[in-house]
Amino acid sequence: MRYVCRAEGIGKDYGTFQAVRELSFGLSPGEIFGLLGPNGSGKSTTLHMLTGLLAPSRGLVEIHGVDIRDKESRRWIGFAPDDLPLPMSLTGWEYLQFHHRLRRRDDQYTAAELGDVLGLTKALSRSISDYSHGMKRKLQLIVAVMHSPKLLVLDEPFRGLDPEAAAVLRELLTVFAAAGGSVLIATHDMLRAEQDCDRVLILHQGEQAALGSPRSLRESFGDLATLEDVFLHATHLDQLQAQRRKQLHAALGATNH
Ligand SMILES: Nc1ncnc2c1ncn2[C@@H]1O[C@H](COP(=O)(O)OP(=O)(O)OP(=O)(O)O)[C@@H](O)[C@H]1O
Repeated sequence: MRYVCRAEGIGKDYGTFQAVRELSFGLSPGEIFGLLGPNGSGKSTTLHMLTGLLAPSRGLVEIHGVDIRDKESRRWIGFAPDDLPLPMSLTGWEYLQFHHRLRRRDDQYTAAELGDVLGLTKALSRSISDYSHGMKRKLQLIVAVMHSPKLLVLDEPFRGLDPEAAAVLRELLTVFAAAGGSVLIATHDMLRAEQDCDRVLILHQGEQAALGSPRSLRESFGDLATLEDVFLHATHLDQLQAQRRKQLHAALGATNH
């Protein structure tokens, strides 16, 4: 089967530090895939390798069968990063126009439809400098999806969205995947990952700590109740939590008496 996105033994070194060691996985058409991990575990580094923004130190990435080093692969990718600075002097529409020109495509119709669905239509004619955090996220989402990519890569997509916008985003992801696209989401939101993702990869210090469907992982880690429990166990944070709880009891208990 042809994967929409395939990573084979990818890793990244920053100097002598191995930020990501050796990851191999593939995203099937229609799959929503979560990339989870504590702060500094290598999620952003992995996303940047998969989207061609960062060259891996080793291994291979293919998008829709095309090597990521071939710029042709980029047209299959839509990426909404967590922290991309937006040009504050442009209106939303001007920013979208900029991307139409960059891609040599005219996706105005899709952009307008998405703007409508996300409740951003009025704001698109206003300067981005007036946008709230959530409005900026919505604009980034339109840019990521309007050219009909095969792979949608989203870094913390639900952060800063109100409940209505979050529900629209979930619907968008479902429709995108049902049409045969693959979605890769990096997130700290365990509940969303458990509910929305077909499979998740949990990173710990740049290595794969677990890979599978939330349900299969709960079972394989000893019938744990939630994906968050699996996450804490796979990344050894449960031991740390127990130790911290003891320290807090010792510290606060001692001052309270
Ligand atoms: N440009 C860089 N130079 C050196 N080290 C880096 C660089 N970028 C990231 N790192 C290190 O690589 C490791 C992985 O970082 P990365 O940003 O990929 O983690 P993350 O899982 O996305 O973290 P977070 O959840 O905090 O966003 C960290 O130890 C980080 O300090």
